Amino acid sequence: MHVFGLTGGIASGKSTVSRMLRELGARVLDADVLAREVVEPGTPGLRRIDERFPGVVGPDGRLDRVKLGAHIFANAEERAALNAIVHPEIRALFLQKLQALEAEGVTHAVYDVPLLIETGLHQAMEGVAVVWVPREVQKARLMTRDGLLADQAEARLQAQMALDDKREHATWVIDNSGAPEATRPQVEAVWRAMLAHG
Ligand SMILES: CC(C)(COP(=O)(O)OP(=O)(O)OC[C@H]1O[C@@H](n2cnc3c(N)ncnc32)[C@H](O)[C@@H]1O)[C@@H](O)C(=O)NCCC(=O)NCCS
Ligand SMILES: Nc1ncnc2c1ncn2[C@@H]1O[C@H](COP(=O)(O)OP(=O)(O)OP(=O)(O)O)[C@@H](O)[C@H]1O
Repeated sequence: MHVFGLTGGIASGKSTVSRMLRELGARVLDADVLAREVVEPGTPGLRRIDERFPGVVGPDGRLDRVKLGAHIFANAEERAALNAIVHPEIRALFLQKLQALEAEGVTHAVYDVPLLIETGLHQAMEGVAVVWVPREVQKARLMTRDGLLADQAEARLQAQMALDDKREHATWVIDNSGAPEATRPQVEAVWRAMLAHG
């Protein structure tokens, strides 16, 4: 199995690029989706979060994502504590999903992970595509998409490695600062390059 990383920053356009890759026939695993699965009601992940962050599990037994987000994006130590709980669970689920793809006969897969480089996981990938936009564009798209104030958007940006630094680790840089029509041919070229492996 050839596994490639797809990363970027918050609101840089990973989901947009991942949709384009899927349209081209790529099988894409999404770490944000896995991150939700490992904190479903009744999971060990949610139980440990409940113990470490009292008050973030609502009366319905579900994680209050807004509350936990407000807490951890504002505090690096608390964020590290959450990461220590959920990241190993996400990693295990990823390997499980990868095995399932392999059993289906899939030969090339893409793993979409916002924190691919921060966690060092990029080193395990055969190649890494970084979805890049200038910081001002990233912040503006984040504020618009999530209805955030400038300060809130800034806190989220500060919680991640800058895209200008991430691109240093890229095998392929996808510049998503223009219109989606300008991004699509870049995505096609990257998928072709991925398929050329093996
Ligand atoms: C804190 C939580 C509950 C907030 O949930 P919310 O629905 O508001 O955001 P969502 O999960 O959709 O994430 C949005 C974006 O925030 C960024 N982000 C999420 N978690 C983190 C983190 N621990 N550190 C830095 N950035 C993060 C990513 O760019 C992500 O794409 C949630 O993000 C979470 O459980 N985070 C820990 C898991 C994690 O590290 N996920 C990142 C992918 S591995
Ligand atoms: N080329 C583009 N031109 C204009 N707007 C775009 C473009 N690409 C993405 N957007 C918009 O920017 C926002 C962020 O894009 P997207 O959700 O794909 O980012 P993301 O990197 O997946 O974000 P996150 O990691 O936070 O989920 C969305 O509102 C999307 O519609």
